[in-house]
Amino acid sequence: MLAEFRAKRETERVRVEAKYQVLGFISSGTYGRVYKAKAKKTVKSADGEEKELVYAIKKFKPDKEGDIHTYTGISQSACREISLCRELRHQNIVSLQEVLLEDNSIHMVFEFAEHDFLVNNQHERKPIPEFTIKSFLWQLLNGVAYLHANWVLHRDLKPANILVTNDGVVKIGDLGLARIYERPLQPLFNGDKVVVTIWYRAPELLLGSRHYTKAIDIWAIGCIFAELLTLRPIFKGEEAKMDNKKNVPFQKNQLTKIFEVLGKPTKDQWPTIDQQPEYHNLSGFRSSPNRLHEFYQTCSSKSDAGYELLAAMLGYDPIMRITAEEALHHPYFEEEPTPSMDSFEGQPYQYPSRAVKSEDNNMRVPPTVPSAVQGQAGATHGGTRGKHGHNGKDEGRPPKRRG
Ligand SMILES: Nc1ncnc2c1ncn2[C@@H]1O[C@H](COP(=O)(O)OP(=O)(O)OP(=O)(O)O)[C@@H](O)[C@H]1O
Repeated sequence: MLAEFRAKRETERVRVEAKYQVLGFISSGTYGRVYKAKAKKTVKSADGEEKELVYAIKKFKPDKEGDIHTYTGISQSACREISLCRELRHQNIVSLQEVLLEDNSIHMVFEFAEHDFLVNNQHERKPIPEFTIKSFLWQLLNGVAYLHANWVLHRDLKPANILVTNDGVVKIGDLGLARIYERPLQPLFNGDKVVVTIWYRAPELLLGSRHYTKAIDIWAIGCIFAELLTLRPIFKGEEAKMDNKKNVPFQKNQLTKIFEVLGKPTKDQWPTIDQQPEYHNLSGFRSSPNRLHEFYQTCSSKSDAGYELLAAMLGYDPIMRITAEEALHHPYFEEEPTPSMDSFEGQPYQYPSRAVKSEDNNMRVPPTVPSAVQGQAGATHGGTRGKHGHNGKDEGRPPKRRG
């Protein structure tokens, strides 16, 4: 009886490939693989033309036991991402079209975004126009202000997770680590070792803070802003790995990279620094001056207001760090060129498009090229804005966060 019922449900269920034609493979992430696909049904645009709708389908990995795939439920990350994506609606948050279950795998169907902020691995490090950077930053802050107003922390903001559509609209993606928090602040550390890719990790987390706040997302945005201005990660440290006893290591190298630019933090800058669990480890560092201004001279922007905003986002004390809402009203955004919802508007600059491996268009078969080099091979479905895909060099991507 149950078998019959199951078989009936199986035939009633919409098959992914009945609705979507996979155009190619985009990327493997921690939780699964992402494909570019188009809906088999076209829609009519206002002027009566047939329009194709393009999507990104994220196929979550099924749980694995040895070589046998077993279905033991939906992973916590998939659950979080689905529930948050369904409730959050904002122009700067990637929108979820639908969720399909097939072959014991969740398939999340998102609107497709042709670009992302991952620009540090471009061949030609051609500066991005200030108008585009400012529009990117404003829209990113706009999306994060919405998340924060709804008591959601993103917790994994990094260039690869910030998507941009062909129309220059920023879409914050990968809400798999996002988490709703409440007042009073809950410790978000226990059982949740995974917290923000190291290059974008805030100093309070590096110093062992267990309570974390919206300020962590703002630090990451500061790092991303600096990266857009120089096309290089500002604090490119190496993550110390956990030992066999699962002791959380002190992230000395990452803090060294931060102190080289911002100087060793003082009690004046961060009055409660001595309450950080790893504070004692700071005695091993010599005091050093703040060189952010010198760093800013090497950036593509010459705006003083831009420097002030960057400094406010990279403030050591999380309590004093600027909020997303305050940052949106910063004088930098009132100065010419003012930001727009189309970050590419009137720009001759060809922003790089993401690479899509069109020969890997079977979602049931893993792609042929390891994920580290995936961007180098295959045809690119370039948009009208960009002709070249990311070169996919591993150097531009930070080490993967721990799952
Ligand atoms: N809507 C989209 N449109 C186009 N590409 C997308 C979209 N969503 C995700 N991607 C691409 O797929 C990659 C992986 O997606 P995502 O970050 O959601 O997965 P993940 O498993 O959490 O990956 P990671 O471990 O790298 O964070 C992204 O970095 C991006 O390049």
